[in-house]
Amino acid sequence: MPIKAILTDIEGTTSAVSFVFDVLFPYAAKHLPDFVRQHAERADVAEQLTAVRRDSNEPEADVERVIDILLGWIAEDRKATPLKALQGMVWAQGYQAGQLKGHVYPDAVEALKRWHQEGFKLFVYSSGSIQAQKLIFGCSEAGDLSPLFSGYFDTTSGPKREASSYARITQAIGVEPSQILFLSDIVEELDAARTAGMATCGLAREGGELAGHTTVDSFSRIDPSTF
Ligand SMILES: CSCCC(=O)C(=O)COP(=O)(O)O
Ligand SMILES: [Mg+2]
Repeated sequence: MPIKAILTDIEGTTSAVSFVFDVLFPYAAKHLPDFVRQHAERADVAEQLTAVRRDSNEPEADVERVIDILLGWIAEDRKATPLKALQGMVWAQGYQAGQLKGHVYPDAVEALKRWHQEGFKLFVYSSGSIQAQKLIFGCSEAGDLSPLFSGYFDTTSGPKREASSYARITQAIGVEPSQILFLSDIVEELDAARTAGMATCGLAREGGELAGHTTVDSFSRIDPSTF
């Protein structure tokens, strides 16, 4: 069955790993402590602090201890949902202040625009929170790319290396899994998407192969009609 929807990862796929590791994560590490101290009582922040205490098995942790846990998770690139939610809130301030601009590879911008025009439905699935996803595309160096997307999925749909997450996303998109093309730079994510029945294409921007999957080094080499 022909591809109707394209689901894309962000880090390493539409956007440079270096933007996430050298710009976004350091920005969060610098600004998250004061953000948490200032907004610990705000309902959406308090909900995430409670989740950090639960996930770290430290139910009695005070705000300073929770901040330490979060900084540790940033350092080890933990894809923990409460960390990702809080990072999204901190980055929002950076984008609003004009201190951050989302990096999206020019070939990805061009292909996403073309696929949107050709009628493909475009979706994002990233470990970054939905708020963070909307910001990277909405406040990108190439302008506001958010009108191109029909929906966003984060780890509230499940971890990216588990097939059940892709089955959940397929239900939400509302087409057959074989009509969805998933793009990622991580072979375990591609394997999980394939197990759920999706078509897959690996992005290896420095060259090389993602074992068992069609692999390209640029969005310009992806033709959805060939999957
Ligand atoms: C949404 S931009 C921030 C990216 C991020 O926090 C992250 O963990 C990247 O994960 P991905 O699933 O896009 O590789
Ligand atoms: Mg990735």
